[in-house]
Amino acid sequence: LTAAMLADGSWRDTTFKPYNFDAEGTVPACGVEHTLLKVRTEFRRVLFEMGFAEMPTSRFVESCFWNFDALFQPQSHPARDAHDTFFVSKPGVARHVPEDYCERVKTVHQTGGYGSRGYGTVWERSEADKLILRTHTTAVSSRMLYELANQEGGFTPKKYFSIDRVFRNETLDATHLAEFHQVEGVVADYGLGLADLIGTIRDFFRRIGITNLRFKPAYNPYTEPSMEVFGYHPDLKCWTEIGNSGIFRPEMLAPMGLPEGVRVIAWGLSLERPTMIKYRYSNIRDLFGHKVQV
Ligand SMILES: COC[C@@H]1[C@H](c2ccc(C#Cc3ccccc3)cc2)[C@@H]2CN(C(=O)Nc3ccc(OC4CC4)cc3)C[C@@H](O)[C@@H](O)CN12
Repeated sequence: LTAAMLADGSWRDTTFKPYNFDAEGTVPACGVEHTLLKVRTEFRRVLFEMGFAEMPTSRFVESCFWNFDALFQPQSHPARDAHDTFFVSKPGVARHVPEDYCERVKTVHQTGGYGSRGYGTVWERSEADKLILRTHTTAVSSRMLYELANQEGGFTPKKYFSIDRVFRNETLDATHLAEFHQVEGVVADYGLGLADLIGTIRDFFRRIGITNLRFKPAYNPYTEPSMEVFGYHPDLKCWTEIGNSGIFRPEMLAPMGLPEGVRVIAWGLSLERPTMIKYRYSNIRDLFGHKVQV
């Protein structure tokens, strides 16, 4: 069908083949994947190849219970203040937390158990029920580990990962926004130790181009031991911090109902930092908005 046929009316005597409504459309010759999402795609491929399953990360609004208390992060911890965390006013409180599990978390915070002395402070349910924008995807890991411990048929070993947005009430600067994408890997199995954590981290970073690693003791409220990970970055040609890691504490795992002997190792990094290095962004704001170079 052409403009000429429409003009001279010859379309009336022409037989056209029927429309094929099942035919695929032609790929539009415009638009490209955002650089951040290119790196996310690469990291997802690597983690799938390593046998990790992706966690559901669409819940941006989270209760302090899953984001902090379930991780044995004390209610007095500064990260739980409004200057570090975004609090949600409506709805005011979390809808559902498993009551029996909540009681075990309260006990381990107040008086310990499982070989721990706890924090010896009063644990307030009202604090745990507050709603925030999740500060790390470890909030998703805590939910998934609780489900793994209480699934039909009992615990089975599992490898999970998450890559999604997290929110922190940060001072904005050239390398920090109030949100970033956290990448987190978690392995739950019997008898895991530091060697398994180091080996898994080495395997992951080798697959994304960093083979020369150093591990430095660190501290996280929810992991013991904890390690900062440094890598000799082939593009930067220098040592740079490439992530953090640790073994989740018994005070976090035991109240969930995970069987004796189950250990959970985990590590995390961001998406923005490797993307900025790979695509030579000097300012994190150039990663977003209309000036994105792709
Ligand atoms: C508030 O800042 C948090 C963020 C982000 C981060 C830090 C820790 C975790 C974690 C964790 C964790 C620990 C224990 C158990 C579970 C999760 C996750 C993200 C990066 C972590 N960092 C980071 O990504 N650095 C990085 C990663 C990769 C890279 O190149 C790729 C290999 C090719 C280059 C750099 C280190 C720094 O950038 C750091 O200054 C910024 N960190």
